Amino acid sequence: MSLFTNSAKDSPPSLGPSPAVSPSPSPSPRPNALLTTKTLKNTILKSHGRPPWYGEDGQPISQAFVVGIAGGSSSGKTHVARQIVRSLGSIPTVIIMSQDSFYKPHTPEEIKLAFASRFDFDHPDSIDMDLFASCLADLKNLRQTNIPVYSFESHQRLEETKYLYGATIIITEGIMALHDPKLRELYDLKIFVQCDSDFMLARRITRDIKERGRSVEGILEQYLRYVKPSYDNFVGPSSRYADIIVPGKDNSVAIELISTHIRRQLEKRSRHFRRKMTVSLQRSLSRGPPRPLTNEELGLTVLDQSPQLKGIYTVLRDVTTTRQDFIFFVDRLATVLVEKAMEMLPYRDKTIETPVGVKTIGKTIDTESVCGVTILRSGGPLERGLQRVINDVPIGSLLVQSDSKTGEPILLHVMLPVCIRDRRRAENAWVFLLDAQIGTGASAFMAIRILLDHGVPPSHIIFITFLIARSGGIAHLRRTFPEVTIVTGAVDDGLHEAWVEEKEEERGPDWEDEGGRKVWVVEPGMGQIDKGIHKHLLTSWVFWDLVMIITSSLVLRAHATIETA
Ligand SMILES: Nc1ncnc2c1ncn2[C@@H]1O[C@H](COP(=O)(O)OP(=O)(O)O)[C@@H](O)[C@H]1O
Ligand SMILES: O=c1ccn([C@@H]2O[C@H](COP(=O)(O)O)[C@@H](O)[C@H]2O)c(=O)[nH]1
Repeated sequence: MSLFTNSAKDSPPSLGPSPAVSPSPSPSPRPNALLTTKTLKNTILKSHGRPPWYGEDGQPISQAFVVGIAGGSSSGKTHVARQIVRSLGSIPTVIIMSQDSFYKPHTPEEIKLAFASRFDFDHPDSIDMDLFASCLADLKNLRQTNIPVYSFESHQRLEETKYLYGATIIITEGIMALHDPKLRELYDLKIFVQCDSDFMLARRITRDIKERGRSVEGILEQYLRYVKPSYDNFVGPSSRYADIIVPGKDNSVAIELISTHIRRQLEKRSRHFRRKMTVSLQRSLSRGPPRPLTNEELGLTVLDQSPQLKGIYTVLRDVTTTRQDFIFFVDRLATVLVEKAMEMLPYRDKTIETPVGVKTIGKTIDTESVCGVTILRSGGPLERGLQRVINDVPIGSLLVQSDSKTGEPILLHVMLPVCIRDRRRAENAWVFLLDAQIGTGASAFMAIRILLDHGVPPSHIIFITFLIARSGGIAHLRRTFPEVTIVTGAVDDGLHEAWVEEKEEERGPDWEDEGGRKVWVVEPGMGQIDKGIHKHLLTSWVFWDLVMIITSSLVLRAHATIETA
């Protein structure tokens, strides 16, 4: 449904042969129109890209910031959550998660009682607190999670789940959000929305008639029998755990204070990251290693340097190569690299019978699932190579871009194949991670970390790339993730920072007035370089990546606008 959320029932990303049909970040179709209102309420996501939340050792340096909002039914919890997001302005990704999603599954008898307003949804036992706490703990600890989807119209938990990943801030709201100690332990900030009971009842009547298909009689019966007693016994008393009490109306001052507090906390964390990682990476790159490390020392799997392979690279490095030849040879090389990477998969014996009736023992891939993840913008040709070698392979994508001011890699888009969106499946999957080259290693670092967050074992990650800069971030990458296999066709010695001179009409959004755009250039490098721009890359597969970026930024912009449910 958004950059970082998807129903686990989504169809796998498109497997078509051309990048024109690459996995799209567009919203997945909603399986049930009745869900729309609640889905929008439960999970609102706002994103301006996510900075890394791990240090140079590859380990997380901070957790997501978690806010818990409790209060009576219709006190304005959701409203407060949304206003906080609005007031935060330009901040990294936020997930709003509603406790409503965690109502326990109901038996047919319980559903009958619910339709007769005779079921107690307001007792703490009606909510699956353990599941709620474990999903919240996953998100807080920067792992993905799959939350249940609940339908108020049918009073039932649905079969599907919603995939969530990547939030820097999680705001969770619900009548019992402060009741359970397991939940309270996870919050960095606890809020209680205090509202006059007449207001709450009036709002509830309006909402339940409009959005939940109820009658006034039913609403009042449920209110007097369950909602009011529960407020008096459980919800109201939980206000003593709150750090801040927010009024249920005219609360803009309180919301401004809360968002200022959250912004300060986030600033502290981001300074922490810059000090720990970006600076040291840049410093070590500018100094370079004491002596160039060999391919063996770097633990790389490099294609056999046959005259044929060298011939392919010669064409790709030659400034006079035509666009058509470049695309042809890059496609050819992608296939060779993927074939090499296929040797890293586990295989087991398989007995078959030949057409002449003879039994023989062969080999077959021995794993539950294999998929690819392309690092946009330039993993495209490798994606085609993978599709040529494994029929129907699911392929996802990540968009990582360097922040032009801080140098930090920023995660802008995540669309992972279904087989790694669920932790249990991810633990048994093998993933081909695809990117054209490893220079500073910042994108590779972030992409590997994302796969680890999802539970993919490092030994099941096979990074495939055309080119590696020996003096770049590769040594650091290998030290940090020694179990990840890296397959390449060439290792070049040079890596330096350069300014790209662009014509006025070519200037992108990250253009800096004082002197252009900074890029890292591998030398001798691959692809024709025309005034600092990889001409072929820009004119061939990157076209499709640009389509992805534009689509992603549209989705980003859509999420910068708070959805109204
Ligand atoms: N501060 C507020 N000012 C105006 N309307 C509000 C305010 N807070 C809530 N509402 C309205 O009250 C209704 C219930 O609010 P909601 O946030 O959905 O309650 P809850 O999540 O606590 O059940 C909604 O229609 C919402 O627009
Ligand atoms: O199937 C259900 C589940 C819950 N309820 C009522 O919902 C409110 C909690 O939701 P808010 O958005 O916080 O108001 C709770 O008071 C339950 O009574 C329901 O009616 N049917």
